[in-house]
Amino acid sequence: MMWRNIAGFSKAAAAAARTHGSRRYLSSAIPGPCIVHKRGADILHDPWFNKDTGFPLTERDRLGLRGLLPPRVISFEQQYARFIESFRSLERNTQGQPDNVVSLAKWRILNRLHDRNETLYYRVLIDNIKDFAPIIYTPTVGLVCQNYSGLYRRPRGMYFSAKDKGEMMSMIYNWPAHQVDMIVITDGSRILGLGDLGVQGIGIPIGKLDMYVAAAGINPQRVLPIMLDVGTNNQKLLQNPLYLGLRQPRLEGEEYLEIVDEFMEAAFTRWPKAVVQFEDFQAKWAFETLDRYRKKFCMFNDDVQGTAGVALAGLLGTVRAQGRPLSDFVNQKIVVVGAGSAGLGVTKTAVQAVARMAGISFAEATKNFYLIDKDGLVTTERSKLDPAVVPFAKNPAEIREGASIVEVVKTVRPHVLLGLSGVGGIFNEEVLKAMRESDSCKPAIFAMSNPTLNAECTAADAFKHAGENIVFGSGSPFENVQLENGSVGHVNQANNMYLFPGIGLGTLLSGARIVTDGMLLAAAECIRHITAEVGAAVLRAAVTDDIVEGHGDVGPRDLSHMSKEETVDYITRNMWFPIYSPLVHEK
Ligand SMILES: NC(=O)c1ccc[n+]([C@@H]2O[C@H](COP(=O)([O-])OP(=O)(O)OC[C@H]3O[C@@H](n4cnc5c(N)ncnc54)[C@H](O)[C@@H]3O)[C@@H](O)[C@H]2O)c1
Ligand SMILES: O=C(O)C[C@H](O)C(=O)O
Ligand SMILES: [Mg+2]
Repeated sequence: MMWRNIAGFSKAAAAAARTHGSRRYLSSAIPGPCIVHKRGADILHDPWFNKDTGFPLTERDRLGLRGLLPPRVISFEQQYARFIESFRSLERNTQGQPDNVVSLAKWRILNRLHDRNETLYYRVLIDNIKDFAPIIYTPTVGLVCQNYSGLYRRPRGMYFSAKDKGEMMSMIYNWPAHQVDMIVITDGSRILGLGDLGVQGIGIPIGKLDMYVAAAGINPQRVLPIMLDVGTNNQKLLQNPLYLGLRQPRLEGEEYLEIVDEFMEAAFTRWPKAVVQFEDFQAKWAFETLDRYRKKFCMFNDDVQGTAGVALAGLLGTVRAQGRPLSDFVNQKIVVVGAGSAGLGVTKTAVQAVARMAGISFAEATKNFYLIDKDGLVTTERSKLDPAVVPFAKNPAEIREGASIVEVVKTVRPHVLLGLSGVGGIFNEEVLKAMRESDSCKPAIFAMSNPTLNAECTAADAFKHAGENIVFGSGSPFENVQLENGSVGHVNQANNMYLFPGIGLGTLLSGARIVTDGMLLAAAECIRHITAEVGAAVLRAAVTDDIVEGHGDVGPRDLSHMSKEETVDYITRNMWFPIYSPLVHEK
């Protein structure tokens, strides 16, 4: 099986190499010679260039490696097979141990490869993405962040702390890569549903960028995970002697914004064409920074905007699953539990879609939406209403202020119950049973909070209590459920990982100055296709919005004259693919 895979990849690589040979466009993904400015042992210690025992003898001579490695040359295929075998043997040896122990052991073995040989790492990741995504991404990445100070061995990415104020413009030049395309940044203040994890949140940008490389073919030498350490309010971390971040409370207000401003200026001064993804910022800063930077820099917030696209795609898919025309979306009653960065982003985008489809105003389109936060249903009666939720606040005459989830479900009989609350198990038996009375023939339950323990309900409970005919989606992966009627209850993964790689890729290759709503909408509308198609849709929307400046030697005119097929082709040919390139030394 694996060998078939490898053979398939070799063929794909050969085909890619042939295509790249005749390419008209960019240089970033050419699997031709790679210039390296190091020699000898320095190369072996650099995961970007290291091939371990895979260095051919001629290359060992050229790069001063002769004698630094055992004499036998091991092929890429053999290295690959050896890694997979050690992974499988780890699986066998940890059988019966607690899930957390097994997950962390799997993460460690992958992380060691990541730190040693990125080409091999990304190949095994791409080849086995279904098995490995839950380890390097959600849910295990959450566990990794919780234990990061203890797991830490080698640095990855860059750390900018409150103590670096005034230094960032020079610090950014410490990063060894001349070009950076994608940056994912967090301040660690809301890591998945796990709260404030301070500097330990760096695991999230690392995991997200792994998905960029694996799914969007971004060159791993051009990605940069960033931790903005402005302190933490997590008392347990502050008291932990091994905690690796600043031991001070989080900066607030202007002091906080000055740090983010300085980083953004520094990053875009060095890499004016980079795309910056904001990730896992607490809601107030997620919205504030999006507002502050979206017209000035090429950036987006994945939790607000990426999640909205994925959820919208899920909501539209639900209408299709009901066997109804898409236009019926405007009649769906949707209860959203969680009014934070993700819940509000989803609600706003879905309301916009209804307004567009029905040709009505935004305010009119909010009629079928019900927003619930930690204090229950949001109505106009609430004192101190957050301005961001005002448009969705219901009239208390319809349902009382602060009504519980079960009350709202029983009264509204919604078509969709969507959770982005971060509270595990909040869709309890009573709530799920109430969904049986939904007005839909196929009610949808989306438990989108991460990681697994924070999901609003499990897949098994959803099918058991809400009925076997539901549509189920979750942010973290669950196994499909064997139903009593003999069929299978399918689990759809509703996670922004299906969208952000395409948004970043299309934005990058269009050279767009900013990320527009049109580009985000285009991404949401073609989520069923592969990332290259998402990237192409985003790029074409950037052309429509007339904001492209081109990328490398492809100018804005070239981009605007490409047909849809040519755009997909252009995107595909610019996706990095992990094969060993001949290394050529240059001083
Ligand atoms: N699946 C995905 O792609 C995806 C994307 C983004 C966020 N998420 C998940 O969504 C969750 C929330 O993220 P966020 O950024 O919006 O967080 P947030 O802190 O900004 O918002 C959380 C919201 O949940 C509400 N809430 C808290 N307790 C509640 C309760 N008992 N009942 C009802 N509402 C309650 C809060 O009032 C707040 O409005 C996290 O678990 C995150 O992992 C998933
Ligand atoms: O990271 C994820 O798995 C999705 C999302 O960005 C989240 O914050 O939960
Ligand atoms: Mg996130």
